[in-house]
Amino acid sequence: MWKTLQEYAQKVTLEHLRIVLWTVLGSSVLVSLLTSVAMMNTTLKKIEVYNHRTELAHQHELEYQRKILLGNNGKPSPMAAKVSGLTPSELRKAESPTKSPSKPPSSDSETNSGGPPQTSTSFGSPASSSIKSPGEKKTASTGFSSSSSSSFNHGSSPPSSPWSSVIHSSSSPSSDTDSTPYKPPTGEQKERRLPKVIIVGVSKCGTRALLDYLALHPNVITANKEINFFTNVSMYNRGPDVYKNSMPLSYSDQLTVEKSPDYFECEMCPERIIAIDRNIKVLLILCNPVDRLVSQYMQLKEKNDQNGVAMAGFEEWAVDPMTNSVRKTVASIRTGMYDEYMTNWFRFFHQDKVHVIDGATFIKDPVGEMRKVETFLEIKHYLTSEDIYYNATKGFHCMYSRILKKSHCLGPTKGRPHIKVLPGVYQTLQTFYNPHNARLKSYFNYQMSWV
Ligand SMILES: Nc1ncnc2c1ncn2[C@@H]1O[C@H](COP(=O)(O)OS(=O)(=O)O)[C@@H](OP(=O)(O)O)[C@H]1O
Repeated sequence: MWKTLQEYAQKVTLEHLRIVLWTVLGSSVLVSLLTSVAMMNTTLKKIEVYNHRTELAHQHELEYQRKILLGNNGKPSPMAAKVSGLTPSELRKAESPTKSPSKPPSSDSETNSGGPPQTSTSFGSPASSSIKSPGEKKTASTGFSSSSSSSFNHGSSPPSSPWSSVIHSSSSPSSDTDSTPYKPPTGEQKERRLPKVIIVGVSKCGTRALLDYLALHPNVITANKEINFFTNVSMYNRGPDVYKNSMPLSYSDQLTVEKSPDYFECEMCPERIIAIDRNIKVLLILCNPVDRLVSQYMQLKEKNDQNGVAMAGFEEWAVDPMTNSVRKTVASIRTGMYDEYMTNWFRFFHQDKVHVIDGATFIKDPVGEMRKVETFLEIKHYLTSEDIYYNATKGFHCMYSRILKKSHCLGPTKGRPHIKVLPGVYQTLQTFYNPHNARLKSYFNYQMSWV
């Protein structure tokens, strides 16, 4: 009996063990199966998300390439293939999904009441001031007034100028110069129009001279003040009519031009500008960023001196003497990193809508550079050395208005004497800007004389 019981207990234990073993085995198989299924699910989900992201990234990339590489006319630019490495068919592919319809013709209205011959709005009124940043003065006198500016006589001889040879190199008007006096379109009245051209920067590189030279052209009307519509949030939010109403009166065959150099560094500006007019043209003048920085420093220093505020010397202001590193946090220093801002502009503007001027060449040969600007703006070749002539007293070119028969130089805040920067600090700054300068050529194909 005892033996039978023992045998039974053994059997039960063995059986029990077998069941337990099978259960454990079965459960682990089940658990691993479930884990595998769960893992597969996660992997599938990850693949799905990745695919979605890749697709989005691809779409974004295509859109980006379309914006940077294709103009408003949708044609691939010569730069396009170079920068993108895309084949022509890929470029067309990039173009197709979001190509927008072309803008209807300008709605410039013409009325029948006649009007006086046009003179530039830059004439006769001094430019107003606009504050760029704390402590920084931004004034310009562009008036053809009876003040000191008109005391520069047209035709002052430039015997001592090192630039004499260059200055007169473009003085003889070429055969395609059309100097016929301006006649407004018959029966038309002047009205305010949105700008067709904006000088977007760079500050301290000659933007005022560029605007005022343009104002000498009969087919150009300039807004004398820096409007800053696209950087002024409250103004911008009130809509384009506010912008238009800030513009001077013009005839329909005249281009309205405004200059606001603060646009250059404003991230939202390119997009905002083309949202107002996708055919708008942009002028950008670039100069050696170190020289630009010195010019900006001179302006700041003058302002601070006037307010009795002491300012560090240029060297210390620009470069940390302890580490010999350039003070990248100074906004004026970042302004000279042109390539970074230009990348943003070319996300929205095709290169054929942007004309870049070499600031150094512009100082030496403004007539030659203005001729290129006229070509870019598709206005007649009008400006000659009669309109823009070198003035030895000023040390810069001045202007003669054929209409007003008056001469005018930019005011004392333009063409200030510069301090002599310590060569080591100048070199440190130059080295800092070198890679940025090099990208002007390698990214955008602009060869500047100062690079
Ligand atoms: N014709 C003429 N007259 C005077 N100055 C001339 C001229 N052409 C170019 N420049 C250069 O323009 C520099 C001022 O640049 P901006 O007009 O862009 O300055 S601002 O941003 O509007 O304050 C100015 O810089 P500074 O010399 O430091 O004053 C000049 O280098």
